[in-house]
Amino acid sequence: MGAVSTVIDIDPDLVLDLRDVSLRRDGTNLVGPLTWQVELDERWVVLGPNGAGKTSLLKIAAALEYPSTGTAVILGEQLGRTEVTELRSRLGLSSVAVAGRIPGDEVVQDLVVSAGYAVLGRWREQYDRQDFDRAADTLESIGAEHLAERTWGTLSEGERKRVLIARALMTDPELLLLDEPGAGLDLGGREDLVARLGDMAMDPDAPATVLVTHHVEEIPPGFTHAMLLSEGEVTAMGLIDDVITSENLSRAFSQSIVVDEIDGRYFARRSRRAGRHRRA
Ligand SMILES: Nc1ncnc2c1ncn2[C@@H]1O[C@H](COP(=O)(O)OP(=O)(O)OP(=O)(O)O)[C@@H](O)[C@H]1O
Repeated sequence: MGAVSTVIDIDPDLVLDLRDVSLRRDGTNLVGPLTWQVELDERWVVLGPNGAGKTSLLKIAAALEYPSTGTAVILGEQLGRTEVTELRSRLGLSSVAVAGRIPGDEVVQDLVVSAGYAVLGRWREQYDRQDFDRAADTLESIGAEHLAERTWGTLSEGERKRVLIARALMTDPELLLLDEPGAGLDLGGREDLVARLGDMAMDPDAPATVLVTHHVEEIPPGFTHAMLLSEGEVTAMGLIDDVITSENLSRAFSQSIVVDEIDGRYFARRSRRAGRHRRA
């Protein structure tokens, strides 16, 4: 457990308030130190190359890791000074780490309904009709209602991603954390997911959202803010149009990248003119 220290002022408008936060392992900073604040109505994308520290940052935001330095306030609760189990129940997390622990014979509707109890496997708890109705609603909201009776082991990659998002939404979270929800999807699956996440982004009742990705094409329309990470450090952060630019992406990915914006979506490619981009 990291050095969690001073009591700080809590701002009720912030779902995430990270100050000088870092995660260190074996004497190396995996991410940070960085300062990052997310407001209630914001939808953030965290983008960066492999190994940039995106998942490490998300682990702190999901209250799965304590920061090694700095202070982390999540939904008004300061890590190290709060009961994390209760805090985690207020967060919705969809990640490969969750997927890896799901047994192949788990039935989808049971997997979703059990999210309220933060367990995998319906048999451990009792649920009522309302729980299953809510599970059906969350599956429907992400276009996966037809999968309710299927077992996890029989689902395609794209179907699994949707079911995991439905599970993350089941508890009506105040903060939704999506770690690479588009990874492994084919073009149709990605476009469908992006459209559905775009609809959620536009919904004022939807929770504050942080989406981690490698690809600008996976940023849903309606996302408001972005952070670029490279080698554990923030290279750009702020309003999405100011951050997702050719210059900033070139710096973050150490290549000459050209990015276009079309109808609220971003598309990136390597510039034909230049070779490797020189970092400042
Ligand atoms: N427990 C650990 N101990 C040591 N190093 C680690 C540990 N976990 C992650 N790392 C390293 O920290 C760096 C950041 O990892 P992280 O998974 O946060 O990056 P990422 O941006 O999510 O990467 P990717 O896009 O490849 O998933 C990587 O170099 C990784 O090898």
